[in-house]
Amino acid sequence: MQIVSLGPVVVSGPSGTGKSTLLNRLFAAHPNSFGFSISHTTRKPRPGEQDGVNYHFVDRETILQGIANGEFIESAEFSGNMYGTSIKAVRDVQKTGKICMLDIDMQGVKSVKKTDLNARFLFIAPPSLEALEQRLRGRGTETEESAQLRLAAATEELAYAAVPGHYDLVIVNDDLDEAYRKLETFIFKEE
Ligand SMILES: Nc1ncnc2c1ncn2[C@@H]1O[C@H](COP(=O)(O)OP(=O)(O)OP(=O)(O)O)[C@@H](O)[C@H]1O
Repeated sequence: MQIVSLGPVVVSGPSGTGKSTLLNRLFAAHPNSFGFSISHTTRKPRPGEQDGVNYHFVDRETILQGIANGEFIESAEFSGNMYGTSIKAVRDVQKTGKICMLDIDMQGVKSVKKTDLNARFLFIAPPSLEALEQRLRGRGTETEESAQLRLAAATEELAYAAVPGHYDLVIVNDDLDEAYRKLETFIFKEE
């Protein structure tokens, strides 16, 4: 199988739709084809972590300046630390000849669209909002409040994905094997 394009592949879809399930299977089946961008973080390195390997360890000022300069695809704050993915980090993966997979939300999708990264956009949709709710609850990771927040965000994400041109392909993750085959075909073509 041959890679369709060396541009990054943006994978998006509501929380609980099955992105991690599908991507983990893809990485296991093709261990040498994918590379991961190195994120920036303001958190301190843990023992054994190396700057430029696990993360780019930077101060808050550096990330904020980078965001202001439009150098970041996405950024977020978790437990008092900032995290972000820079456009350069994605390009660095591309230089290695591997595909950078970006599992990002709708805001991230919109900011990648403003770059010249030549990305391809894939949306993983649930068969229905009811099925999504079942999966989210079935995973056992959500409180009632976080499940409600994720479902509300899902409605917005599905509306954005329904607009022609926003995504190159929408895969409905109903039967997992079938969804996986479509994902594989989106990334690789038969030689
Ligand atoms: N095709 C499928 N049919 C039924 N259940 C599925 C299917 N795909 C995934 N699941 C289950 O749905 C749950 C959510 O999947 P997963 O954690 O991969 O979602 P996600 O999109 O990565 O979510 P998040 O964005 O929150 O990380 C998991 O329990 C997973 O086993």
